[in-house]
Amino acid sequence: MEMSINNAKAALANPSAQLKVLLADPRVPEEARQGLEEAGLDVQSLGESGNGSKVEKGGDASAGRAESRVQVVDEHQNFTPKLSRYLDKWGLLDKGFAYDVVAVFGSQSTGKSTLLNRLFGTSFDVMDETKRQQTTKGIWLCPSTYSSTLVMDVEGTDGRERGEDQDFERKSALFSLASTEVLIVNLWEHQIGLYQGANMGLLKTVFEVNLSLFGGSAEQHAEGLSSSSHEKTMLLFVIRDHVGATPLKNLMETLTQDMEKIWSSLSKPDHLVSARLSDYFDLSFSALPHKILLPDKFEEAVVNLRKRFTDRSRPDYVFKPVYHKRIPADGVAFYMEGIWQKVLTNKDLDLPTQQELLAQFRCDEIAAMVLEAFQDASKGVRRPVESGSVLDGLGGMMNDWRTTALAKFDKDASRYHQAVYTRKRLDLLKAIDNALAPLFMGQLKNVHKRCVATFRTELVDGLKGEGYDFGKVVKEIARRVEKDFIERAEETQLKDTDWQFDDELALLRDDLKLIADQCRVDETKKMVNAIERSLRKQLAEPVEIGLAKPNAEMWDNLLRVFRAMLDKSEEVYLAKAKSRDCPLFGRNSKANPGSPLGFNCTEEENTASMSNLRRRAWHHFRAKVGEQLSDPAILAKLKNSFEDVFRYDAAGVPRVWSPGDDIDSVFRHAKDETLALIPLYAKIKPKDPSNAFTLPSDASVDASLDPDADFDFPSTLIIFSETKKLDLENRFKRDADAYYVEAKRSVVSSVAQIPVWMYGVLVVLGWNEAMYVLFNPLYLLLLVLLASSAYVVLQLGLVGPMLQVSRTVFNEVKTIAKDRLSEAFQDVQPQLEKPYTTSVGGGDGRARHEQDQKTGNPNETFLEK
Ligand SMILES: Nc1nc2c(ncn2[C@@H]2O[C@H](COP(=O)(O)OP(=O)(O)OP(=O)(O)O)[C@@H](O)[C@H]2O)c(=O)[nH]1
Repeated sequence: MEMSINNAKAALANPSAQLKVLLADPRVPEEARQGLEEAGLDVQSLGESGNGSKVEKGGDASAGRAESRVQVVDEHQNFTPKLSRYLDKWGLLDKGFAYDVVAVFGSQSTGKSTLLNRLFGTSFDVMDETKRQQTTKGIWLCPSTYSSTLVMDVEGTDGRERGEDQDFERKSALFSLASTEVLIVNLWEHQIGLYQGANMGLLKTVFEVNLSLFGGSAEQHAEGLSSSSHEKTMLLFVIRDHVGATPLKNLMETLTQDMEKIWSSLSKPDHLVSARLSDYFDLSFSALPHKILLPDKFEEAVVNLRKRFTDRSRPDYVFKPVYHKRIPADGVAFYMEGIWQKVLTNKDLDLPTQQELLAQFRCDEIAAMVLEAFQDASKGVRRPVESGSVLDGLGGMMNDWRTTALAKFDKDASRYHQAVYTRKRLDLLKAIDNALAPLFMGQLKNVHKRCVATFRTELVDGLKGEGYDFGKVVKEIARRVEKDFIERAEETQLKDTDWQFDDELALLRDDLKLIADQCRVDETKKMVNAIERSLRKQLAEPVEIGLAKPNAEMWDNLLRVFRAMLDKSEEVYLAKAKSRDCPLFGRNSKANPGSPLGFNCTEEENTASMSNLRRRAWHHFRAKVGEQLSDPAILAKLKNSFEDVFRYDAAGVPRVWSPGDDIDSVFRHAKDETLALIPLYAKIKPKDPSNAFTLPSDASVDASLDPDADFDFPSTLIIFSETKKLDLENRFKRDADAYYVEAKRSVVSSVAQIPVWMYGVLVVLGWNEAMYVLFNPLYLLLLVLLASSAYVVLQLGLVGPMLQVSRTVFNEVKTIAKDRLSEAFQDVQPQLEKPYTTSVGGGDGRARHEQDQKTGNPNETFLEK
């Protein structure tokens, strides 16, 4: 431990180059320097050598020196454009208000630069003793080595170089007062009490200038807006070569009296007549021993005086907040230049206006920079939003960009004129919100699109299968989709904005309703179709039965059944179509309060659907009737009806015609009764008119629901036209005639049957043969066998197969016999041909044969055949 301390001390005694550079940095805090001083390091000498400042004139003006100071205003009264760059280099730009400005005033060659160099470690040029001429020209600025202080060295007054020209003196006074907190008035002890020598003329100028700068206008004064109580400057009189014969206290009194005298001698504007010197200036005094005669004491006093500039804990610390000109460091360059331009053009220099101008300029600059960063950050999401994507967490991102931008603006701009800052902040906020609003709107649009698509898809899925409740499905999906939309919109909506999404939500609701309505129409159609199918099935049997038993009330019964089924179907439809109030659609609230949520159709839709249902039901009824009364069916029905009367008696027993029966009258009766059915079937006409069925007029039918809109109801009641009736009558009559003829034949055949005595003859003649078979065991056995086989065959139902087998065997035998016969004939043919060819007597048989073919010889033809 001991060793490390010793090593550290050795390092401090012989500091490295890096340490020197570090200590040359004006940003090194005072505490750190004090710590080093306490550790035995000569910080002052290090600082001076570190930043290249040389107290003495001459030597080479090193690059370090050149870099550590800047001539703000040159001898030709031009303002430097490099000030901002220098401030940046000195690390002061981001200091905000944490910096101070001190300037020195005094006659030429009175050791001002020397004093500043010793006090602040600056590197201002000092006079070359051998030449004794003006050194500082214009106004110079250099950072203090010991704190964040800008030190201003102003060209000395009373210089022989400017002679009687007091112009620059006034201008530099204006310039210095507008920006400094402490104005060091440098004067020799022996000058005190002398008007010219003590720079009293200069001080008068300072006071006058001060009044014009900070006195405010008469109006402001009247309104109590004068800034005199705030804009104060410290005048620090540094009495050089103080021998000590006259105590400092006395010198202070003399100087104070002189100041008061000068102040009262000023010709003040009316509203400032009563203004006191202390309203604008605090006076402070310090004395320094002779530098050449008492160098040690001089140095000691300088170190002491320096503490008044660096040690905030001291009661005589000079940089009191009240003196600060409230110009943020990053605005100093712009501000000083503005001041100097005003000074040059001899225009009224109104400091508050200057501060406001500066604030406007800087706030605009900061806002532009902040906006640029904001645009860069938000650039990445613009394209996806424009291309229709819904971005997760967009609201959070937008909020972050906005907060970051505002925080940056607040940090840099809040130091400027408050009214300007507040105004510019609002402008910035507006610009940011305007830039973000399209993202918000884009996101809403995309969410809307997505919600509509989701609603459509989920609705289609929800309506698949059986047993769903349309209203419930729609309501549930709509609720989910709307919730999603609202959540997204709220997430994207920024606080403290007037952004709303009510219109977009209403638009979404409209779109959902439109889709649901369309779906409802489709679903209603589906429901009507289902009811219609069921009705068609139910109708089939009653119509068949009803038409099979024709009677005078046939149509009444059929129409009553039809009516009852239709009413039931309509009930089913209405139970689903009407429903309680559905929140999505908000209508039909009175309908069926107890029923489950359904399609919630409108009255018009219900009327149209039911009319359509009735028409379709009728269509099916009529089609079924048509099918049951088609030509073959009606003829069969007529035939049955005729048979019922003609072939069966009143008790339903089949008739067996005997020669004595009155076939003709029964036939006539049956025919007339059957023919009477044709007009009954020909038209749907109930006996009781109250059972008649009618359909609504065509005008009330929705054509979109009914593709068969132009059908003519009365024509559907006609089943057989007059021609058709005649045709049916004729066709029936032919059938009936056939029955009549058949009946007549049956009488004849029953008359022509075998007489009974014939059976007696058969018994008598066949008695012996029968006995022979019965009493011959062989024949009897054969008979029994044949009878048993026949019984078994009959019992097993093998008669058919056996007949089939017999037939097949017979056919087979026949085919084989045929083949054998044709083969036999083929064998016989050569033998027959032989005598034929020889009979020609050695001639060419073949030629003969061909000739015979031509002449058509019958023998040949026979043979070939
Ligand atoms: N007697 C005396 N001479 C001093 C003192 N301080 C500086 N000098 C000398 O006074 C001369 C002028 O010093 P500068 O510091 O250049 O004076 P200045 O007021 O800055 O001069 P300009 O910049 O030309 O106005 C130099 O030769 C210094 O050595 C001092 O405290 N007492």
